[in-house]
Amino acid sequence: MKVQVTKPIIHLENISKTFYLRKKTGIFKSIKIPKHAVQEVNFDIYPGEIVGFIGTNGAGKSTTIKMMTGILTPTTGICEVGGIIPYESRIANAKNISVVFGQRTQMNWDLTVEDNFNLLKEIYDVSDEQFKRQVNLLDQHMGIKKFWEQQVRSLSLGQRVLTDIAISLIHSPKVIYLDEPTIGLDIMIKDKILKTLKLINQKENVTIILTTHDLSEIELLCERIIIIEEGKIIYDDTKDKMLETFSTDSVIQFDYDYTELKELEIFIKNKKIDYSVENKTMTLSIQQDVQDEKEILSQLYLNFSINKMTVARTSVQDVVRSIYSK
Ligand SMILES: Nc1ncnc2c1ncn2[C@@H]1O[C@H](COP(=O)(O)OP(=O)(O)OP(=O)(O)O)[C@@H](O)[C@H]1O
Repeated sequence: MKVQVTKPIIHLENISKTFYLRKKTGIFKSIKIPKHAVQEVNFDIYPGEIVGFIGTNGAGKSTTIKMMTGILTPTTGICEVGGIIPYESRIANAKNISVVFGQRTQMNWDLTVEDNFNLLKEIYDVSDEQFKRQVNLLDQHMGIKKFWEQQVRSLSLGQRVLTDIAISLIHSPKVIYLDEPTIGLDIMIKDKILKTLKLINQKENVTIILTTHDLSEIELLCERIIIIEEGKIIYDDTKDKMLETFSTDSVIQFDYDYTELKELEIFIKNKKIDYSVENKTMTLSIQQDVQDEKEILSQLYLNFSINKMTVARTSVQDVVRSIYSK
């Protein structure tokens, strides 16, 4: 986070959201069970920031974003976006923001890209002059004119996502929320999308809130990372600070023998090492100031059948993974 002198564009103060689920207790009886999806969340986001808003499945990301976009009303707390309370003034808020979902399009499949742009121009009441300027700018950044006359249904997934990002910027929003924008895309187009987002952020000072399970995207794009777990913010600081804090850590990764998993876990837990297991690969996060890396490595080699071992300095992905597993 930069030292900020301007006012935040997004202000969340003690925001909570509780859903009530009905549970049948008899033929005609039911009780309401509360689900505290978001609990007393506080943060300020400043104009031009790129924030990675992450957390495991069901952590409360969508619920928080839905309150910021005005789809949901908080149970308690204050939420302001661009000085507007989103759920009280949804139309005014919509003019300030944009939402892009990697998995679904806001465009009409049967219309051409051009017709979709024209439609949104009318919906957002964009002047002819601003429309022309913005389309030219977006074409410069994203080459959208190449598919201008194509029906949306004929675009490849990558072209469709790029066009969706472009069209979401037609009314020059102050904030753009991106939900898994590069899901299912190959590395080349993913790279292009991330670079484009960075460029748009720099040129237009658009504030970007990125929600994704792909931590490499966060590493590449975001300066600040907010982690939500079980509805509560458990981390909120810059990516650099995150790495600095954990810079003494290293990550040991190896393939293990399934039959030894139990003993391996006992060994790791005794050493108080954070770890995760994915298929046949185990990842250990070593805190160099607490644990003796060399000794751990030699004991692993001596006592277990391990393969393909690598030792690396901690990346944002590893840090986040270890925060999730706590
Ligand atoms: N309308 C609803 N009614 C009841 N419970 C809900 C509702 N919407 C969300 N929840 C619950 O609130 C919690 C947070 O859900 P949310 O969709 O915000 O998580 P998320 O972090 O976006 O997860 P994911 O990464 O899986 O999309 C979950 O336990 C979810 O089941």
